[in-house]
Amino acid sequence: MSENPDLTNERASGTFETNAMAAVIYGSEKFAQRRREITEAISKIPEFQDSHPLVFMSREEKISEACRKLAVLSNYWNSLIDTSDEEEALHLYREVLGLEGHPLALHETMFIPSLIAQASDEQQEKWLGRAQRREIIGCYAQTEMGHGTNLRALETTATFDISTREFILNSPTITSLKWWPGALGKSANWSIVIANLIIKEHNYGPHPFMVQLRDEKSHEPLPGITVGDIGPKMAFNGADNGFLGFKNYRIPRENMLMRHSKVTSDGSYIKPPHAKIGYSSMVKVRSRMAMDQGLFLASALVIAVRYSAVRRQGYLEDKSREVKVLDYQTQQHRLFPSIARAYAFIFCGFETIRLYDQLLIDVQNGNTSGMADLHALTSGLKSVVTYQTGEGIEQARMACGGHGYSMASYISEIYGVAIGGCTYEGENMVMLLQLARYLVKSIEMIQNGKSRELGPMVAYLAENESEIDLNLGPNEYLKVFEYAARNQTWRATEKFQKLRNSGMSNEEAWNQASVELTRASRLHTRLYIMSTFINHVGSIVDQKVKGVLIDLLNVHVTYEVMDIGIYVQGLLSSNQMDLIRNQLYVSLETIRPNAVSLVDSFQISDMQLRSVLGRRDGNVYENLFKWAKSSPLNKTDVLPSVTQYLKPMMEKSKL
Ligand SMILES: CCCCCCCC/C=C\CCCC(=O)SCCNC(=O)CCNC(=O)[C@H](O)C(C)(C)COP(=O)(O)OP(=O)(O)OC[C@H]1O[C@@H](n2cnc3c(N)ncnc32)[C@H](O)[C@@H]1OP(=O)(O)O
Ligand SMILES: Cc1cc2nc3c(=O)[nH]c(=O)nc-3n(C[C@H](O)[C@H](O)[C@H](O)COP(=O)(O)OP(=O)(O)OC[C@H]3O[C@@H](n4cnc5c(N)ncnc54)[C@H](O)[C@@H]3O)c2cc1C
Repeated sequence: MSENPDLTNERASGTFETNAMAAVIYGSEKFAQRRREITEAISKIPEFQDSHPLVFMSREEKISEACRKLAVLSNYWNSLIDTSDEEEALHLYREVLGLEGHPLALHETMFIPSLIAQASDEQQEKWLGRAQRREIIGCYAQTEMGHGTNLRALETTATFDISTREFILNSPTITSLKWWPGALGKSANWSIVIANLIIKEHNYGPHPFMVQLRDEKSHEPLPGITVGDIGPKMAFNGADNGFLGFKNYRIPRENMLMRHSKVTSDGSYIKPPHAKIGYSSMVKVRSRMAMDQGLFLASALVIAVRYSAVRRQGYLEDKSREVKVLDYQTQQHRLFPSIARAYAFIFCGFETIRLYDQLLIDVQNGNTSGMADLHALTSGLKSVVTYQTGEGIEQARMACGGHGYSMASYISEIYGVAIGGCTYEGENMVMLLQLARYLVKSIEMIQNGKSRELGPMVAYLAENESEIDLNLGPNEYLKVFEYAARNQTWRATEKFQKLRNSGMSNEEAWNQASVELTRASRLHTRLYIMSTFINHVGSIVDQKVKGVLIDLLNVHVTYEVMDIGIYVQGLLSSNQMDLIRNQLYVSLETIRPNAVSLVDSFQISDMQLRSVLGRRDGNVYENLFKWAKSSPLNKTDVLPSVTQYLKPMMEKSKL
C-alpha cells in the first residue's frame, strides 16, 4: 500500500536530509549508517518478526517469545554487528527484542559491566569471556525486599570462613530476600550478588560477589538457593525480575570481585582506593539513561507526530476539509518542546557515556578523582530525564486522543517501561538529594573563599547575575537558567545552614530543607541539559541541519524558561516574560514544517515501534481495523463467557 499523502507532503516540506540529521543525533555518519544497515539486515530475517502482536500475549508468552528471538539472534550475532561496539549491540537488541525487557538485558547492562569494572584480571580471565560469549547468563542482585535505596542497611551476608577459605552466604530474614533483579527469576544461572562482607565478626559493608545460582546443565537452583519470579509488573513484562535467598550457601574466596577491595586467604581485608568504588555498575547504567530515555521519548513522539499529521479533526479557516491536528497550536505546544527535549537528552547521553568510559579508564589506572563529579551529574540527570520523559510520553499519548489509549498506539507500554527509570537505578528524589549534597558542598567552598577550586559545572554558582537582553540568542536564556539555579541553590543551602545553626541535627536540618534542595538539583540539571544542547548545536557543520536545530533549540530555551517562570521573577519583568512567551509561539510555527522530518530522523523502525498509529507509511485506519480483528477475542463471534454466564443470566431475567 502506498504512503499516506499527508505524510508524503509533510516529508516534502522538510528543509533538511533526515540521514544528515540522524548522523548528528547518533554522533557520527558511520554509526547512523550502521544503524540503518543493521535494521535493514534484520528486516530480512523472518524469525525476528513477532509471532503475533506482543500486546496480545501473556507474560509467559512474552518471555518465551523473547527467548526464541535470543536463540535466533545467537546464530546471527557476529554477522550482524561489530560485537565489540556496545552501541551497535544495543541497537540490535532494541530492534529485535524491543523495550519490554528480556533475559539478557541485565546480563548486558549490569552483569558484564560489573565484571569489567570490579573483577580482577584473573577473574576476568575466568568469567568475562564466558559471559560475553553468553555461555552463562548473569544478573545483578543488589536490592532486597526491605531495602533498595539504603545500601548500608542491606541484610544479605557473606561471612568469611577462614578454615575453608570460603564465603558463606545467608539471607537471615524475609526482608533480606533479594527482590527485583531482572532475569533473576527464571533465566540467569549466575549473578553478581551484593552482600555485606563479614570477616571475624566485623562488617565491612556491601561488596560484590560472583555467585552461581543454577546448575549449568539442568538449570535447577543449586542447594542452598531459593529463587523465583516476583510476578507481573506495571510494564517490563518480558523480563523475569526475581527473588533470591541463601541458606549457608558457600562460594570460594576467589568469587569476591577483587579488582578494588580484597580479602586475602588469611582473612585480611584490603580497602579499595575509594569507598564507593563498588557502586560503579550503578553509575554505568545511570550514565546511559539520558540516551535510553531520550530514545523512549523519541519513540512516543514518532508515533504522536506522525499520527497528528494524518489525523484530521475540526476546522481552521478552510471549512472544506478538516485540519490535521498537528496544525493546532495546542498540539504543537504539547509535542514540539518534547521533541527538543528528546534531542537534548540524547546529546547529553552521548556526553555522559563518554565521561563514564573515561572514568573507567582513570579508575583502572588508580585515579578516582572524577568519581564524585560523575556521580553527582548522572544522579541529577537520570532523575530529571526520566521524569520529563514520562511527562512527554504521557502528553504524546493524550495527543493521540482515544486511539492513544488503545494498546494499538503502544504508547502506554513505552510509558510503563520509561517511568520504571524514575525508580530503578536510584529512586529519583534520593538521587536529586545526592546531587544536592554536591551543590551544597560547592556553595560551602564559595563561602570559604575557595571559588577558584570549583569544577566547571558549578563555577556559575559563584558568579553575579548581570542584565539580561532577551533579544539575543540561546546563551541569554542560559544566563536566565543560571540565575534560577544559582538563586535556588543558595536559598536551599542557606535554609539548611540556618536550620543546622539553630541547633537542629545535620540530618533533620537536611530533611527539612530537602524539598528546596531537590528543586535546586532539578534547576542545575536542566541548566546542564540546556548548555549541552547549545554546545552541541554550535558544533554542527551541515548548515541545513544546523538551521533546523537552532529552531528546535529556540523551542527548547523559550519553553524551559517559561516553565521555570516562578524562579526568575526577580530577574525578568512581566514584559520580558511576555516577549519570551511570544518567541515560543513563533518558534512552534517555525518548526512546524519540519516536525515529521525531525521525528523521522530518529530512524526508529516500524518493527521497533510496534505502533499502528506511528507507522512510517501513515496508513493508520485500515491497519487499526486489521489489528483489532486480530484480537484473540475476535476468534469467535460468541465467547464461552457469554454462553456460560450472560445467556443464562438474561434467560433467567426473562422469567
Ligand atoms: C540490553 C538493552 C536493554 C536495556 C534495558 C535495560 C533496563 C535495565 C533496567 C533496570 C536496571 C535496574 C538495575 C537496578 O536498579 S540495580 C539497583 C540500583 N540501586 C540503587 O541505585 C540504589 C540507590 N542507592 C545508592 O546509590 C546509595 O545507597 C546512596 C543513596 C548513594 C547512599 O549510599 P551510602 O549510604 O553508601 O552513602 P553515604 O550516605 O554514606 O555517602 C554518600 C557519599 O557517597 C558519595 N557517593 C555515593 N555514591 C557514589 C558513587 N557512585 N560515586 C562516588 N561517590 C558516591 C556521595 O556523593 C556522598 O558523598 P559526600 O561527599 O557527600 O559524603
Ligand atoms: C523495573 C525495575 C527493575 C529493577 N531491576 C533491578 C535489578 O536488576 N537489580 C537490583 O538490584 N534492583 C533492581 N530494581 C530495584 C530498584 O533499584 C529499587 O527499587 C530502587 O533503587 C528504589 O529503591 P526502593 O525500592 O528501596 O525504594 P524506597 O527507598 O523504598 O523508596 C520509597 C520512597 O522513599 C523515599 N526515600 C527513600 N530513602 C529516602 C531518603 N534517604 N531521603 C528521602 N526520601 C527517601 C523515596 O524517594 C520513595 O519516595 C529494579 C526496580 C525496578 C522498578
